[in-house]
Amino acid sequence: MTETQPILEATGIDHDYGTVSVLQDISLTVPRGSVTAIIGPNGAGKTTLIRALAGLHEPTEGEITYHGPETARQIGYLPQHPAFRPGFTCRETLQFYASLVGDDDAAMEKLARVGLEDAADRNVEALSGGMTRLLGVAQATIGDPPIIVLDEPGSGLDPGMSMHVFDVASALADEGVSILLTSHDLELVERIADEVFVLSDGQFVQHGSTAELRARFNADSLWSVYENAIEGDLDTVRVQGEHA
Ligand SMILES: Nc1ncnc2c1ncn2[C@@H]1O[C@H](COP(=O)(O)OP(=O)(O)OP(=O)(O)O)[C@@H](O)[C@H]1O
Repeated sequence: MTETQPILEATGIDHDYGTVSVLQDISLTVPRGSVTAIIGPNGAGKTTLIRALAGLHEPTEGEITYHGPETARQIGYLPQHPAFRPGFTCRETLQFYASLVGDDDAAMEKLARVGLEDAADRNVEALSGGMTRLLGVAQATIGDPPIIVLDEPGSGLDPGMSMHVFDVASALADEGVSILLTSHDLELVERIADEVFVLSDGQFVQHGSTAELRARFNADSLWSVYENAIEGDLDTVRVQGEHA
């Protein structure tokens, strides 16, 4: 392991669901202490890809290599639809996750970081959708993993909390954590991402820093880059494989 080596490296990733190929020949590296974002239309394959990168399913082909330190928890993960076991409070839920990695005192600090300290004693089934996502973000940071993977961290959050969660991700990157996220909020991605990958129909069609991408397309925003990079109709979900 060297400091210049990326913390995570994926090479030649394919993923098939049955006979349907949804990722084709994806390669990417996740640098240390920075924010890497994957953007792309609905159904492009973002969740499939980051679940593979987070080690939650095996890709059909390709290799994923972790070059980070041997810690109790290597990768924290916020799923697209976080859900928690009913009957426990937010504090108890995080205490449970913290106990798994021997970080027993972390719960309240992690709750406070996402702005949920006032809900510490509320049962998880009594949380709003946005609060559940915030608890999911807090859960992903338990154990201080060197990589945190966030699938649509701002989805369902009000504009202020959405910006707050992105700023938390950015602050974690400043502290040396590698953040990998997907999002449809291109303004917030532009605000914090160091590297952006544009995924379309299971393939990367563009990649670079936001400044490089804007310069490449002579564009004044990431939205304008996105419009140019995604070929075809932006009003229709492109369904990979057979239409069902
Ligand atoms: N378990 C599954 N079985 C079969 N097909 C699946 C499964 N999960 C996802 N797909 C298909 O794989 C493709 C990519 O889905 P995925 O959820 O990775 O896209 P996404 O880019 O994350 O979309 P969104 O932005 O809407 O969340 C879609 O065509 C989807 O229908």
